[in-house]
Amino acid sequence: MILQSEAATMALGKQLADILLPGDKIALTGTLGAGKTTLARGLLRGLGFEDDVPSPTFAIVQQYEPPEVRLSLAHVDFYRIEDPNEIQELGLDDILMDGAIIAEWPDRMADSFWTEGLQITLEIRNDNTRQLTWTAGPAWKDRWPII
Ligand SMILES: Nc1ncnc2c1ncn2[C@@H]1O[C@H](COP(=O)(O)OP(=O)(O)OP(=O)(O)O)[C@@H](O)[C@H]1O
Repeated sequence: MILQSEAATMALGKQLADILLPGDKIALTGTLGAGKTTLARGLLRGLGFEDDVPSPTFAIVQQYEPPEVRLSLAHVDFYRIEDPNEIQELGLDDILMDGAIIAEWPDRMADSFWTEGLQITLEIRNDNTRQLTWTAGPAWKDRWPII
C-alpha cells in the first residue's frame, strides 16, 4: 500500500487503533525518517491520546495508560539496546497481559517474538511517498488489512 502523505500515515495509525486488542504486537521497520513514529502517533491519537507523542528513542519504552488511552500501549524503540539482557528488564510480557506494543527497530528482538504480530515495513519512495508492506500472524486474520 502507498501512503501519499504524513496525513495518510497518521490515518492508517488511527484505523489500526480501531482493531487493536490486548496482547497485540506491532513491529515497525524502516530507515530513519520512514514514518515509524508518525504511524505510532496516529495509533495513539486513535486510542484517544491527545497530547504530543515523543519519539521513544531516549526513554526506550514510553507507556500510555487509560484513561488517556482506551487500551494501554507501550511505544518502544529498541534502537539503543545493545545487550539482549536489557530487553528482559523492559517487562514487555507483563505489558502484553492487558495491553499492546508498537515497536521501532524490532530487529533487536528475536524473530520469534514477532511471528504472531503485525510486522510493518515502511520505505521512502523517490517521490517521497511511503510504501508499506506487511506480514501478519494468525491473530490478525480478519482484522488486517484494514484498507
Ligand atoms: N506517507 C508519508 N509521506 C510523506 N512524508 C511522510 C509520510 N509519513 C511520514 N512522513 C514524514 O516523514 C518524516 C519522518 O517521520 P517519522 O519521524 O515518523 O520517521 P521515523 O521513521 O520515526 O524516523 P526516525 O527513525 O528518525 O525516528 C516526518 O516529517 C513525517 O511528516
